[in-house]
Amino acid sequence: MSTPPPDKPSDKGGPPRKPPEALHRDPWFVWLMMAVFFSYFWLAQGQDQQSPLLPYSEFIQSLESGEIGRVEIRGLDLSGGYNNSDKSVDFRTRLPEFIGDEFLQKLESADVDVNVKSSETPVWVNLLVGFLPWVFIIGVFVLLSRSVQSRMGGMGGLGGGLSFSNSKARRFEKKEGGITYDDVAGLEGAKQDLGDIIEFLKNPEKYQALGAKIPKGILMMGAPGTGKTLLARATAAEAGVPFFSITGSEFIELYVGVGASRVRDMFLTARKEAPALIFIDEIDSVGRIRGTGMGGGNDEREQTLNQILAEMDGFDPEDVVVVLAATNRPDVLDPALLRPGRFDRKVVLDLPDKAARVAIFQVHTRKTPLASDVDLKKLAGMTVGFSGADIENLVNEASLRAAREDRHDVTSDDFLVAREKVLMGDERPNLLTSAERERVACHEAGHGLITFYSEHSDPLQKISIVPRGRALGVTEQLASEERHNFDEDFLRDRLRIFMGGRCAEQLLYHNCSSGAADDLKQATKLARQMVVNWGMSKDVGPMGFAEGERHPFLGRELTEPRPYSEALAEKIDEEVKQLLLRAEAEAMELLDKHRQGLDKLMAELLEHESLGSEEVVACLS
Ligand SMILES: Nc1ncnc2c1ncn2[C@@H]1O[C@H](COP(=O)(O)OP(=O)(O)OP(=O)(O)O)[C@@H](O)[C@H]1O
Ligand SMILES: [Zn+2]
Repeated sequence: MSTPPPDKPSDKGGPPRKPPEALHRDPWFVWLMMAVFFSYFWLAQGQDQQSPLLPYSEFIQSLESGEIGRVEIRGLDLSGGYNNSDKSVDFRTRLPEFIGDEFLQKLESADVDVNVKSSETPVWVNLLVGFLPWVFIIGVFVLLSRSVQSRMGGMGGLGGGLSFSNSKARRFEKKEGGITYDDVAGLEGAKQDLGDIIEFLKNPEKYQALGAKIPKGILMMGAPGTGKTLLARATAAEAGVPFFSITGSEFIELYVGVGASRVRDMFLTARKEAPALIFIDEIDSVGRIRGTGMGGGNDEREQTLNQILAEMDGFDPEDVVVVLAATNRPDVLDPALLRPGRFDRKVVLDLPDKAARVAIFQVHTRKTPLASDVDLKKLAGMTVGFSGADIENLVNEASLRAAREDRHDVTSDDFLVAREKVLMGDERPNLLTSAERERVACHEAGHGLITFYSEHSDPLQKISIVPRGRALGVTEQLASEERHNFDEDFLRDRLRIFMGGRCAEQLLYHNCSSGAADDLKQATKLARQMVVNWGMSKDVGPMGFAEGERHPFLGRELTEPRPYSEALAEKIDEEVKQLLLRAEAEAMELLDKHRQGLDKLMAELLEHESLGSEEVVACLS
């Protein structure tokens, strides 16, 4: 039962698994081992192969001319200890013994099966057949040990030079129909900032002739899903240079030293292929402040970071290689990374504003057949706080819904349903008992009625008692533009709306339920900000502290130890409480005054489950 939507889901997925390192690195070696394996079988089989049975006369002839090496005689009781007829007899060494008339007669009269090898298997074949399994076993051993070695540093493997395939970086070439700046919507400022880099990569001589120094490293900072990776790829494509991409966490492996060697490899290859662009995603996973324990005192991580720094310092002015790095935690980065000559240029990717959201919708609906009732501007107005990735996800959800219902275009309704799904999760229609459902209706009607009568708040958009995700019901307001500044009237209205649900329950049931937990949490937080950050309490006065302040684009709180006295702390707590009590009293008064409206709204909700703004207006006026 919350008024503002909960956190949006993110679309992060892990990197796909890669084949084992050594196989990656030594394809020729693997082929060789396979060749050994198959030739062994071929030879072994050839050795076993026997020539067809010979007619007796030919047998004798071959015997006399010495062509026959081994003869297998089955079914013949040979005197002289050779009655085990399944054994083959070496006629060359035992010839005098057997070649006598007696034997030949026996052979002639008996019903024998003479299996003849027309000549002895060459010695080298015998040797090879004995030897090949060992070659194979040793080969597998070498392969395994190289795999471990390469993970332990990649250097010093058997005959292995530094090769780029040792690194995990992926390479993307510019290709027709690939990503360009047209696919990156909004982010105009960021695109402009990168314009220089594109020019430089395209035409390095121009800059070098003028002795102009182009930044080697650019740090892209922005919340998840704001298009950092997208922008990096598009930049490489626009410049028409090879793009080497690696994720910070991929540098770090089990064995110390691997990360550093990967960094070395990647820079080496990029320099060879210069002009080139290197992209290091999630650089915070290697680039955290060193020696603070923030990264768990990880030696491997620090070595990797040091290697990155060393590589960037070692750039020749002739090296036309630019390193783009992305992070959504710039606050944890080691200051050494940000020093001049390293990532000294910063590009901030903000969450998109309304115009940018319209543009992102346009990019992602290029191939979507839209019904005539779809208004992308209106959708952009309803997606305040969405990132580019969220919008992409929303468009996809809407298309999926249309496909499920076998329609050929995507309607406005698909988008609205998809939006709720992206914001709050799937509907859970049979979650509540009927008593719970009534209580939720009462609670949401309370939020709705207060919103309706609050002139300073954003207009009511929708009330629903269909449980979704974690929310049992929802009262939505519509702010089509993001607010960057909040006045006191707006904030007080907001506190009152938070209280509305709980107060309605108190009015109708004379007690409250656990359903208001989230409302109370949010209201308390807001009231505290009003007192601590914004000087909105007379008693505390015009003082502001960093407590509870959010990072400008990360939405993360910047906390610091309390910079005020114990006495002031108590006063702040008291003031926060007073603000909340006042909001509660006002909400109660308003609900009491419009008690009939509340009952009506609740009944309507129970009947229709969800009401749009017009229906609420019709019900209450
Ligand atoms: N400005 C934008 N224009 C068009 N599409 C966008 C934009 N921003 C994000 N997207 C879409 O969202 C997807 C995810 O974005 P991307 O991976 O670049 O974000 P990111 O900032 O790198 O996220 P993360 O920090 O999670 O790695 C992109 O593939 C793209 O389709
Ligand atoms: Zn509520």
